[in-house]
Amino acid sequence: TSSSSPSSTVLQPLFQYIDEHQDEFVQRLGEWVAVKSDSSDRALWGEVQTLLNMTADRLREMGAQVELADTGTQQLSSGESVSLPPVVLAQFERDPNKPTLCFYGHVDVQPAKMEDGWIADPYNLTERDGNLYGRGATDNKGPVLAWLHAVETYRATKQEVPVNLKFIIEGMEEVGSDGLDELIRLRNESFFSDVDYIVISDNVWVSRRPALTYGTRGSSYFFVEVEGPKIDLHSGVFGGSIQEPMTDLIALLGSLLDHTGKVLVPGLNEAVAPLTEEERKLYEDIHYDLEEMKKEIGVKHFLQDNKEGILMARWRYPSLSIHGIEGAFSDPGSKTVIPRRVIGKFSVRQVPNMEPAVVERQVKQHLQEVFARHKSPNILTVSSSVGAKPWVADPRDPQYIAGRKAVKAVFGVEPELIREGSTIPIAANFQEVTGKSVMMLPIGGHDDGEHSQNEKISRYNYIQGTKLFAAFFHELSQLPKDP
Ligand SMILES: NCC(=O)N[C@@H](Cc1c[nH]cn1)C(=O)O
Ligand SMILES: [Zn+2]
Ligand SMILES: [Zn+2]
Repeated sequence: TSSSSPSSTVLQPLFQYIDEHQDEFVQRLGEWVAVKSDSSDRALWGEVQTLLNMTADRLREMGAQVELADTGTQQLSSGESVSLPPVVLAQFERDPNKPTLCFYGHVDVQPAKMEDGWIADPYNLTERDGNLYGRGATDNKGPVLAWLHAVETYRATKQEVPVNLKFIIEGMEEVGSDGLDELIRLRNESFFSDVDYIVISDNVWVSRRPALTYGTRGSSYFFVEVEGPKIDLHSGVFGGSIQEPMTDLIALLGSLLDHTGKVLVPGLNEAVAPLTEEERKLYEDIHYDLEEMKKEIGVKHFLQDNKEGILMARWRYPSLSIHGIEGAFSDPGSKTVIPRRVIGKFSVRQVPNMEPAVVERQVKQHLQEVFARHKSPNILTVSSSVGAKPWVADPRDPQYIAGRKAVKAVFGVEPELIREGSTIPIAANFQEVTGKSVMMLPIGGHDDGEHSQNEKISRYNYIQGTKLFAAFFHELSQLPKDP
C-alpha cells in the first residue's frame, strides 16, 4: 500500500499520468468555461445549474455518491422568492482507517463581456503563450477540475486514493454563498461529522512561489439608492433648479474614504485586531516584487511604499471599494440627462475582529447622517448583502504540514505562508460550525487576473496544480494519527 512506500515511488506514476493526459484536462476546462455560469445574473442561474449537473455527473462517473442539496430560496426586493441553485455534496467510499478530506469549491463566475476589453471571447477557453484564458479559468473552474483530475489519476493508475474524500461544490460563491451556511449547519452532524480536514483552492499565489493560505478577509456589499424625480430630466431645462440624485450619491460615496485609502466610516477601524510582533515577522519572508506588480496592473505607485505595508493593506486591514453606479448614464456619447434614480455599489473588506453586522450598521448610519446634513428632498435607501466574516486559521495545524510537503514534492521549494485579501464567504463558517481544520491550497498564479479582463490560468499551474493535489492526498495520509 502507499503508506509504506516512499513518496517518490507513489507519486511518480501519478505525475506521469497527469503529464500524459494534460490535453484532456485542458479540453475539459474548455467545456466548463463555455458554460456561462455567472451567478450575479439571475437569468443565468440555469447555466449555473447546468454546470452543477455536469460536476455531479463527473463525480458519479468517478464512483462518488452524489446529492444535489437544496439551499432554499432567495427573497427578491419585489417580495417574490426564487429557488437558489443546489449544492453538490459528494462522497467516495469510506475506509475508517483513512483520514477524511473535504474539498470545497465553486463553479459560478463573475460577469464577463467582450466589450470590457477581453482579447477573445471570455467563454471560449483560448491558449496563448502557455496561458489558458477564459472567465473562471482560475476562479474557480480550473482548480475544481484539478481536484477532480487528481482523483481520476489515482483511479486510472489503479492506485488506492489514500484518504476518504468528500466534495462540496456550489454555484453562488461570487454573490455571497446564499443558503450555504444553513446547509452546513444542517449537515454538521451528518456530512461533516467524519471530516478531518477542509481544503479550499480559491485564490492565487502572491509571487512566483507556491503558497499555503491561512486567512481571508470578510465582505459586506452595499447598495445606496437615491431616488428623485419621477422621470429622467433634461439637464438644460431642469439643471440648477432641482437637487439631482447623482449629486447626492457622489457626495455620499465621496464621504466613505480619503485619498490615502482610509475608510472614513466612524468606528469601522476600531475593531481591527492589533498587529503583534509575531504576525509582523511572518510578512518579512514573503516574496513580493513591487515593481513587477506595478507594471502588471498598470499603476504608478501603491498607497503604501513597502512590501509589508502593501500586503498588510491587502490582508489584515479593512478596505472599501466603489464598484459602480446603476442607472447612471454610462454609454458612449454625450446624453444631457439627469438620471431620476441611481444606485451606488460598494463593498467593505473586513478583517479580524470586525463583525459584518456591526460594519453594516456603522455604514448605514454614516450614510444617513451625511445625507441628512445635505437636506436633500430625494429618498435614500441603503441595503446590504453578503455579510461574510473574515477567516484566519492556525498555520501550525497538521494539514499545513502535509500541504508543505506536497508543495515540496511537486515544485521543489517551500511554500510561502500567505493570507488572502478576497473573501471566501463560507470559510469562517466551515471553521466555526464544523470545528474542523481549514486550509487554502492555491494553484493560481499571482498574475491570473481573477475578476478581471483576460482572466487566465497557466497550463503549467493547472497541470502542476493537479499533481499538487494528488501529492497532497498522499502527504495527508502520511501524517501521524491522533493518539
Ligand atoms: N475567489 C474568491 C472570490 O472572488 N470571492 C468573492 C466573494 C464575494 C465577496 N463579496 C461578494 N462576493 C470576492 O469578491 O472576494
Ligand atoms: Zn472564487
Ligand atoms: Zn471570485
